[in-house]
Amino acid sequence: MTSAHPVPFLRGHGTENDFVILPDPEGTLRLSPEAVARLCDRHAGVGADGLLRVVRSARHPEGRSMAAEAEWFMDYRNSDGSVAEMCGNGVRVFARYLERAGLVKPGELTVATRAGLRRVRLAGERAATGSDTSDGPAGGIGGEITVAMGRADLPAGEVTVTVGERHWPARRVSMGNPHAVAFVEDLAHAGRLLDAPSVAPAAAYPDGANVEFVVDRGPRHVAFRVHERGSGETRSCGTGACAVMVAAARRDGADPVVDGVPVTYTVDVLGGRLLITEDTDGRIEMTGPAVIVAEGVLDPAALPLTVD
Ligand SMILES: N[C@@H](CCC[C@H](N)C(=O)O)C(=O)O
Repeated sequence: MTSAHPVPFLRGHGTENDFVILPDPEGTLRLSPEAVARLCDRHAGVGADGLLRVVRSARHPEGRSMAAEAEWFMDYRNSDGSVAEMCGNGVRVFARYLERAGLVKPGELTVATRAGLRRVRLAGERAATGSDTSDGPAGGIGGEITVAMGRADLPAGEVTVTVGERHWPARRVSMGNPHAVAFVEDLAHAGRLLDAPSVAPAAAYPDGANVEFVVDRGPRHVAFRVHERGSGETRSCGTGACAVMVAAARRDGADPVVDGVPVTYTVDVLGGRLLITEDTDGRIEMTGPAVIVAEGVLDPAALPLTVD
């Protein structure tokens, strides 16, 4: 049945990777790909790179098995309505929403995602942390959030990324979702990225790929642009930043597991800055901002949603 009542929503972003947030604690909303695409439409909907449905793990078929460890499941969707395993910027914004709504206390929490459990640390105010990892004016509202992103998987073998007439070798990296990381000489070389870059062999990415174009900015400091599977070019990608960091570290001859020394990279995106650290167990942490910018209600006449 279509909801007769206005459905509450919020909007937020992490380094300008923006999201519609739909609180749905009991999991009563039925979100078709078409409904998600409409909500994320920047002309006819609310507009965002993706959608974060906030649902109790116990009330979601993919979250149920994690309910004992994590009360909340992040049901992430890309702006075309497709489902993705993980969203790094999204999980920070998701945690910020939970804190703001009083659903968790500031401090530490665990979020269930399709890629598994992710431990999140909500730091105090930016002034208290003394760190400044954002370039944006509103980037630090509420302080930085650190997420334990798990380990990267780097399958052997190079792939080739193509945009128009240009080709680059790229590194395959999985952060729970698939990435192809290409080092380029100039970020402008990737062009406008209106269409998805092609990646060959296609068999390396049976479910599609997020493609990152990376340049060096200085020692352990890189910048990248990204074309996201299911969302197009975005201003940031958290899982992409982790994939880029690991690919850059290996290229630079650093492997914390082998060397016994953790490594941190500063990773710039169009929408700000993320700090990514790999520890001596190969575990990756991402630190960056997350901001809620607005809240309101969906008009059921314009944006109808199906509810149970
Ligand atoms: N922007 C996200 C990644 C979102 C999912 C991605 N488009 C995919 O399909 O894998 C991030 O911050 O990680």
